[in-house]
Amino acid sequence: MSQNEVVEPVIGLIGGSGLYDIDGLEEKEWRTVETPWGLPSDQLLFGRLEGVRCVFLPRHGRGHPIPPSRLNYRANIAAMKMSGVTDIVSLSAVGSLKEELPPGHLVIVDQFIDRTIWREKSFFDTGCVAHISMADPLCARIGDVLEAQSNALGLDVTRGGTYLVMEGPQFSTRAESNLYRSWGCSVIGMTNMPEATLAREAEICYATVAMVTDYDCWHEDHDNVTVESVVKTMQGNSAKAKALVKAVIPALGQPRSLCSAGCDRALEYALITAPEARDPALISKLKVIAGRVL
Ligand SMILES: CSC[C@H]1O[C@H](OP(=O)(O)O)[C@H](O)[C@@H]1O
Ligand SMILES: Nc1ncnc2[nH]cnc12
Repeated sequence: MSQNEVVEPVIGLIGGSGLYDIDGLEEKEWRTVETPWGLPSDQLLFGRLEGVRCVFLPRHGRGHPIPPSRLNYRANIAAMKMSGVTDIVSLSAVGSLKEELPPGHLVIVDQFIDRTIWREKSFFDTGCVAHISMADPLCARIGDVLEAQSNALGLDVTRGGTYLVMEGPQFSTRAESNLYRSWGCSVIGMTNMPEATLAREAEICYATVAMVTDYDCWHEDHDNVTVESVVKTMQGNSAKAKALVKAVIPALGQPRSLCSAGCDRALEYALITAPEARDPALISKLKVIAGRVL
């Protein structure tokens, strides 16, 4: 990879609860992509928006059959990588943990606290060990574009905030919700980890637009979160999310140099297993996501 390299971005969109399709794509085609880690949540929707190549994946599958703990996060990210995706925008429904982030508000997340316990969190394993940096887990370059486009559209948006990732599928107890508030978290959801970690391992830039749908269960003046309230708020907000996607894709899709945040070089110094100690079967799987450094 040279500093003068020109990247022709391919934009990946991962749609969460309430976002199972993307409007306005041209040359649309749903295609099955099989990965060394199995099948992703659904077929991927390939298309172009203002000439920019995009790939959309409904995170839970069309019709929402897959719960957060059963998502094949590795297959979802590997399918994006195998489709040439360079930049992912994750669109996620979240609960608010702060008074000043009401339903309808957008948060461009910049940190995670990962409380998930049941998920496969790495492409790497015995036979090829890698330790990437997650100090800044989201791509600030994409964050800048999301912030600028949200402001241009007049959306209520906050730049920065910590997303607490819980295992689910049950919503939090009130004690948990208050604990996460005391930690200073901004929003709560169930899906963005290990999605973000795996994108970083695959050297794909990744950023999240968290769409606030409820006040979880801590707010005395608001009802406790239910699926009904999440879906209702998302229906009211899907036009905003779609307008943002339409603005962000052409802005992100222009030819550019390497990522200024360095996400596309995340594996540069991450591998520790000596070549002679590597497992050939694992290496052959890893080629699709880490071929650049293997
Ligand atoms: C339907 S409410 C809970 C559900 O919504 C969020 O999903 P996503 O991040 O895919 O929008 C949350 O994380 C839960 O999976
Ligand atoms: N309150 C909440 N907790 C977890 N995930 C959510 N997704 C939307 N609202 C949520």
